[in-house]
Amino acid sequence: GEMYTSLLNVKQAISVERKLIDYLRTYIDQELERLEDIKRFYVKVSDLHTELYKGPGTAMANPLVAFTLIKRLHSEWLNVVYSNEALENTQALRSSYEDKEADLPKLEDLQGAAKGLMRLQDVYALQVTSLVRGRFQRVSNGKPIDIYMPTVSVPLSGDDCFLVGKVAYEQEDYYHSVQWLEESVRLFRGTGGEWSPENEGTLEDALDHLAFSHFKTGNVSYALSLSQELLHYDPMNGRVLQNVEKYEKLLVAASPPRVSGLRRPTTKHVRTRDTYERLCQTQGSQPMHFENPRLFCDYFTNDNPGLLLLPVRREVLSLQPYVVLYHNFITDTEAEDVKRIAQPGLTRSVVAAGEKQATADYRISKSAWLKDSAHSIVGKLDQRISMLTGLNVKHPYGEYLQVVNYGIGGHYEPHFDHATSPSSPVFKLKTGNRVATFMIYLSSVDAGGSTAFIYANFSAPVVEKAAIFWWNLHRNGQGDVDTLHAGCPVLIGDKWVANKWIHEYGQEFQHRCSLNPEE
Ligand SMILES: O=C(O)CCC(=O)C(=O)O
Ligand SMILES: [Fe+2]
Repeated sequence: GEMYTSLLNVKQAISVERKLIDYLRTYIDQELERLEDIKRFYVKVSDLHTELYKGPGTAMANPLVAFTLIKRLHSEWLNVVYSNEALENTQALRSSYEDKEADLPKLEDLQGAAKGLMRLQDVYALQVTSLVRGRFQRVSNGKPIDIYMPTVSVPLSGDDCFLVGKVAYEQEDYYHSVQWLEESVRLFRGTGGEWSPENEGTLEDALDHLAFSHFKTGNVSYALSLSQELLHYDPMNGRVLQNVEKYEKLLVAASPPRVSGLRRPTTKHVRTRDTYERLCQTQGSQPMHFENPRLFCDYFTNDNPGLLLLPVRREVLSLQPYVVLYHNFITDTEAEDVKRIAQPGLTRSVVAAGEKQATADYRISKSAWLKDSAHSIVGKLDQRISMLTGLNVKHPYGEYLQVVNYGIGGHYEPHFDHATSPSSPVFKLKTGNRVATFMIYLSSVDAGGSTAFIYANFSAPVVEKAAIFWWNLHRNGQGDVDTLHAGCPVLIGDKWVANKWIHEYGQEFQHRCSLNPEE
């Protein structure tokens, strides 16, 4: 399955590379040994020539010398020149590499990871020039400010930037391709065109793609000068020669094309994009108590004997819609257990697409469903959710526990948890719509990953071990549009959550219905 959609899988890839490092070490040792052998032959023959064959003919008087000369020329040189050892060494390396092929990321993973980086760039307004230096900075009042300080900073190479730029380029997303290829060209220029065996692109490739991206965004004069630089390295490139001619014609034309400027590609949720990004950037922005004095924190027992001795710290985040955070809902070891038992079942998360379910770029994670038969912890959590919410969460009144692990820049764009169409798969359980969501934060994150409520205009940060609860439906059964929410892209960290979706039926004695649309 895909690797980039779950950080767990990315972590597992480390052990694959560790194996590859071992293989390469073996290969290098074998090749060094081979070259040593060749060098020994070289030294032997060249020494003979400095010692024995100085004067013409004299040494040949010795038949042993004559014989060994003939033998060398007939077979020793042949054996050296046509040795298969280099090939055998390469083949051994390749076959051990191929044994690991199933565990290697695919092109889709590379593209997914690159798109994840561009998503983080956009949502957190990160500077590409900083990212390339391994830093996470946003420009504020003309000054770059660090929004996260990594303990190890990994600068990117010209080739790294080339690959990100190319992914954008191939999607005709010139807004991003221009920025990343610009960095690629700068870095490639800096290395003076030095060749590295691992590189995919060259300065010429980067110039070529950058020139065309600038042409597409209307910056013809820059496209021209980049193409001219490219011709300097590859003067006979017919296609580039043609482009130069085309760009020159355009520039002398009566009305050269206007520079359209760089605009971000439009996405599904343009209308809510600004709010969404603001809420993600100001992680955990919540209305302060003085702004809304009706918000409060307390120790909550729900009058349940099970909670009397150990009340839960409850934080009311919003009244409309009603959203609360229950602190320390789960213990560290319980959270570890849930992640561990979910691991083998993780598959790419899907979204409702008509009557069916499908993967989508707007939800990047893997998830697994846990029945209470999976492990005693699942039933225990059900019971605790029931005590806190007073709701019946037994299947099919509650769905199985959905454990989610986010991937690189993993996110879930603004959506409703409840069904908004009668054909939704949510109704397959025949227990009505999803009346409430109970979501447990199974991990912390270092940056990003907040849960943002778009119309309600607040975001809840990831609070490890806490759980968030809200009603999705009004008491009359209508969906509450104010519950539109999102999982912000994870900037730094490995985010895990568990969802418990509770349905309308089975709650008749716990959750009062009403025909009043205001409730
Ligand atoms: O991960 C989050 O913060 C939100 C997840 C979510 O909304 C969902 O899984 O439906
Ligand atoms: Fe959701």
